[in-house]
Amino acid sequence: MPRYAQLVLGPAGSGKSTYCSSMVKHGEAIRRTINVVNLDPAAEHFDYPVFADIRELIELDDAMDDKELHFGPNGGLIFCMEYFERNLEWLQGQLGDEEDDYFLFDCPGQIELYTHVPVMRRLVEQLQNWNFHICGVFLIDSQFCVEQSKFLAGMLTALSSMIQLEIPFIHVLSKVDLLSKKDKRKLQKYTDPDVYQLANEEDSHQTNPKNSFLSKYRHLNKALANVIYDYSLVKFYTLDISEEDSITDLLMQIDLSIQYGEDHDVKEPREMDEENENDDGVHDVYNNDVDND
Ligand SMILES: Nc1nc2c(ncn2[C@@H]2O[C@H](COP(=O)(O)OP(=O)(O)OP(=O)(O)O)[C@@H](O)[C@H]2O)c(=O)[nH]1
Ligand SMILES: [Mg+2]
Repeated sequence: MPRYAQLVLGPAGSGKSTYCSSMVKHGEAIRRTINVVNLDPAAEHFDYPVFADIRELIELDDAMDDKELHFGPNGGLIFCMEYFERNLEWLQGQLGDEEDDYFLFDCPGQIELYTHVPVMRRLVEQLQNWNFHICGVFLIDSQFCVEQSKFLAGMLTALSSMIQLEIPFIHVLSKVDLLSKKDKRKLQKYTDPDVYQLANEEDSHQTNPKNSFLSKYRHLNKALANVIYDYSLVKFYTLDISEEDSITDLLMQIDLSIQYGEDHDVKEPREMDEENENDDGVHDVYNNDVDND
């Protein structure tokens, strides 16, 4: 049986670590073990139990304090991740080899790690060699996406990671609990598959008629929206961590993308009844309701 992994990606502060912590808590509620691996050498605080921690291999301070290397925070991070890439057997030892295990990898936020440096791609290839089904979960802070041009810019960032990694991607607009009702309504159009409509909308901050670049930008936005629409490249899901249903729905989409649960035994109705009698009412929706049609 395979193992399963989510690479939790996204810009700095987009909510990756909070997402991991919410998924672990949700897993506890539905009696499902979800382990989190910290891959951020600069991380300092965790709200989730850390299954494995890159800082045991290398920490950002190791690179920045080195008298010969003289790295700043960004160069130091790249150095740490390249060191990690050369020592992936460390990760293999940490992950063990239990079938059916489910991991979240809480990744650093620096975008160059996904677009310029091959470390994440190498990680993906190695995880696939270790029999993992992997999906990228790309978070973007929904507060920055209420305006159309920012949403498109966020989408392009997500797209560049997707092109590099070549794995299924789920795109998530995070922190929806922080939005006003009006902004939540605005956001609905982005989760609608018809991104095309965005191309014809005016952006609220692009209203200066004297701005000679305006029409060029409009054309660019329109062209980008068309590409994304024509190739069905990106679909966004929203995440409101204060709503259990929102987490359930998102996890279900992710599980579908990595085929989690498909190899689980289909239980006979009598078996399920017996199990439910011994249980306090909470059950694993995927394990018990597997539909192998
Ligand atoms: N209200 C609310 N706050 C959130 C949510 N997600 C994250 N935050 C807050 O946003 C800030 C950044 O969240 P993190 O989870 O640390 O973000 P991150 O992407 O892991 O950040 P880096 O690891 O630094 O790239 C923290 O103050 C969180 O408490 C959310 O869904 N709702
Ligand atoms: Mg984090």
